[in-house]
Amino acid sequence: MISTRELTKDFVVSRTETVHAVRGISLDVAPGELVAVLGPNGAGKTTTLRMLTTLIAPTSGTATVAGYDVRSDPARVRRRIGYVGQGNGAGHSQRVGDELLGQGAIYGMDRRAAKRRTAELLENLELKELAQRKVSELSGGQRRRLDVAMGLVHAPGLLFLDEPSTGLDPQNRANLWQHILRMREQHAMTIVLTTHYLDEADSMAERVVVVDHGEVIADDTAEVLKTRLAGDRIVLTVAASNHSRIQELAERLPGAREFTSTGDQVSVRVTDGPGALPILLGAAQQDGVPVAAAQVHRPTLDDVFLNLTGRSLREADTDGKAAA
Ligand SMILES: Nc1ncnc2c1ncn2[C@@H]1O[C@H](COP(=O)(O)OP(=O)(O)OP(=O)(O)O)[C@@H](O)[C@H]1O
Repeated sequence: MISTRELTKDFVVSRTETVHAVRGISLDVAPGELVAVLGPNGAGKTTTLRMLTTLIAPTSGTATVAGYDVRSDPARVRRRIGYVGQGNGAGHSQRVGDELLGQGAIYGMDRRAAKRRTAELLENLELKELAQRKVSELSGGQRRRLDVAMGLVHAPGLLFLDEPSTGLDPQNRANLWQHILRMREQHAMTIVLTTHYLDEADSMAERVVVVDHGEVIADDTAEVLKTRLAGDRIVLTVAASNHSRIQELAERLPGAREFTSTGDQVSVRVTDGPGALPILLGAAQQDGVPVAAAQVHRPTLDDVFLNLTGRSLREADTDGKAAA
């Protein structure tokens, strides 16, 4: 569905400054996949999406989207994709239903087909009751659902969503996701989205592409990324006087690293937490070291990013700037 090779985008800001926003992204997305592109502010996610949706031209490299080259066949690409950007696409004074019909007309749909599709989207995205409302009167969550509906009017096989749930409260986020996933099931859509929400990428996407400084630094399922690049954390509650002994025992575990000790807790990261815990507890018992409590924590995608870059995704903020 998508195939890019060494895609780059430079923004020439001034005579002395060029922003290397995307630095050679090669990516393949198969039909039906749901891929989340994750990365800190300024990593190049939006720029990549804007190239794939033909809104801006790549500086170099190639990209085929829905069967057509973004550079030589942008109109054909656009007809086959839906794009929901970060800003609101809908006009403020228009009514919700009219806005969707108008969008259908833009895509060259005849009035009957546009009406049918509008009715279906209003129903599916829980906008039916709001069809006569002005766009400016909608709440944030309703507005975002309208944005998604706008991207789906022409029934694209491939949908790009740029931070679909940013700014929504947890309930509206969950609600929007429910709608997106249902639409995807009904229409066998391929979805590529960018998000800041690690939990969202973790639970919704079948594949996570981590981007940093304009490059792909990891690409796999969330589970594989977490197991391969982060590992589990074992936390034991042990008297402070025994921390160094526990550390010695923990260091023998496969993949043991990142030993920390605070208060009455010691923690160590290992490759396989559930497998390593009984070994560690057995060793502690043999040494006569009492353990009051034990936990195994699965890693998060933030742990994956931290392991790859040494920075936390929550704090990382890059700007990709470099001298021309
Ligand atoms: N039109 C532009 N002119 C100059 N620089 C730009 C332009 N658009 C983006 N950039 C820069 O390119 C880099 C990548 O930006 P981009 O918006 O793609 O990042 P992002 O990963 O989507 O970030 P965010 O998560 O904040 O949306 C940033 O340094 C940004 O400032």
